[in-house]
Amino acid sequence: MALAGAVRCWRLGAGPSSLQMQALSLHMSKTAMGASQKDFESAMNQVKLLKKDPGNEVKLKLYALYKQTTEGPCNTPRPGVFDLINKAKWDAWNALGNLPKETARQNYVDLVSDLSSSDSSSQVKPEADRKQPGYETLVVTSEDSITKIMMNRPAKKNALTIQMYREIMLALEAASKDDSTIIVLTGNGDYYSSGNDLMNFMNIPPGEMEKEAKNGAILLRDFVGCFIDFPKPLVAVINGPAIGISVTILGLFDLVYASDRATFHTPFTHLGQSPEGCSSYTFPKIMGQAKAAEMLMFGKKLTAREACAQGLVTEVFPDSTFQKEVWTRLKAYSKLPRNTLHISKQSIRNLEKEKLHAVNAEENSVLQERWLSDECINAVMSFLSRKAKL
Ligand SMILES: CCCCC/C=C/C(=O)SCCNC(=O)CCNC(=O)[C@H](O)C(C)(C)COP(=O)(O)OP(=O)(O)OC[C@H]1O[C@@H](n2cnc3c(N)ncnc32)[C@H](O)[C@@H]1OP(=O)(O)O
Repeated sequence: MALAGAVRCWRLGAGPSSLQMQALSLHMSKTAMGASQKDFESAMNQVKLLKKDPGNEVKLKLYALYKQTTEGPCNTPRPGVFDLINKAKWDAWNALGNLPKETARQNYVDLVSDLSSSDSSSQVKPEADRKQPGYETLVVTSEDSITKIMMNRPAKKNALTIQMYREIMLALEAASKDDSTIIVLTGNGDYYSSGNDLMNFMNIPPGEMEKEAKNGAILLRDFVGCFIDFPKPLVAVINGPAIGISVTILGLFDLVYASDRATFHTPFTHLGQSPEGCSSYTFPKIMGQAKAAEMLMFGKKLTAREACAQGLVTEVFPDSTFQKEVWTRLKAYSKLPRNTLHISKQSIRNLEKEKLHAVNAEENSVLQERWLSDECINAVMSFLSRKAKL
C-alpha cells in the first residue's frame, strides 16, 4: 500500500459519534491480548476517517508499520537519492529492522487508536459553538487557520457604532495573538458596511462638541492604527456596498475580494468631512492622483470592477458564487507556511508604517475640525431627518 493510499480519504467519512465509537473499540482492543487481523483492518479504515492530517512523520510511521505487518522486514533496494518521498518511506520501513509482524500490527492499531482519540476531540464544531464570546456587534469565528471578524448589524447596513470600532480593535488584537494564519473582515447581510454610524454624532450635550470631536479623533486614530500595525495577512471580503471608513481603510489590507454587487463610495465632501483611514496617502499611491481625487474629493462611487481596475480591489467574483470561491481560495492560502507569510507581510508593510502613522495623525486632526463645521453638522442633520441619502 502506498503512503498516499494509507491516508487517502482523510477528510471523508463518518461523523464524530461514529469516530468516537471506533476510537473506543480500538482502544479496547489495544488493552486486550494482542491486535487481531480484524483490529488491523478496522484500524486501516479508521485512518481514512481521520479529519485532522497527522503530519508527515506520523504518516511515515503508519506506512512503515503497515509494510512491516503485511510484508515483514524491508526487502527492497533503497530508492535513488533524488526519489525523496520513496526514500523517506523506505527509511521508515527499514528502521523497523526485524520487528515481528504481530508487534508491528499491534503498534499500528495502537497508533491509530491514539490518533482517533485526539482527532475526535478536535472535531470541527458547528459555527454556533465556534463563535467567540464577548462581542455584541460582531461575530468572530476561527476555523481552518482563518479568523473571521464579521460586522453584525445587518438591519443598519453594518454602520459602525463606537462600540463596534472598539470591538473590532479588540478582535484584531486577539487575532494578532491567536494561532490563525489569515484574518478576514466581512459584513453580515446585504451591505459590507455603510461606514460611520451617523448616530455617533447625536445626543452630544451642548458645550461638549469639542470634547466629543477630540474623543472621536482619538478613537479613529487608534482604530486605523490597529490596521496599520496589524502583523498578519488581512483580507477584506466585501460582500456588498461599502461606504466611508469601511472603504478608506482598504488601502491597509493585503487582499480585497469583492462581490460584483459591491460598490465603493467615499462621499466625504457631501458630508462636510475629509478623508481618513490613511486614504489621503494610500489611494493616490494605489490608483494615481486623478482617480483618487475623483473618489475622495468628488465622491465618485465605483463599481467593484472599476475599483478592481484601479487597484483598490484584488479580484471581483460573481455574487452567486462569491462566498464559495473566496473561501475556497482563502482556505488554500491559510495552509501556506504561516511564519513565512507573516514575515513577508511585515517586509512589505514595515517600511511604510512610520509614514502611515503620521498620515493617520494628520487626517484625524483635520477631521476633528471638520466635525465641528456647519457643513458637517448640516449634512448629518439632513441624513437623520431623512432629507438626504447617499
Ligand atoms: C468616530 C470615527 C469617525 C470616522 C469617520 C468616518 C466617516 C464615514 O464613514 S462617512 C460615511 C457615513 N455613512 C453614510 O453617510 C451612509 C448613510 N446611509 C445611507 O445613505 C443609506 O442608509 C444607505 C445608502 C447606506 C442605505 O440606504 P437604504 O438601502 O435605503 O437603507 P436605509 O437608509 O433604510 O438603511 C437601513 C437602516 O440603516 C440605517 N443606516 C444605514 N447607514 C447608516 C449610517 N451610516 N449611520 C446610521 N444609520 C445608518 C438607516 O438609518 C436605516 O435605519 P432605520 O431607519 O432605523 O431602519
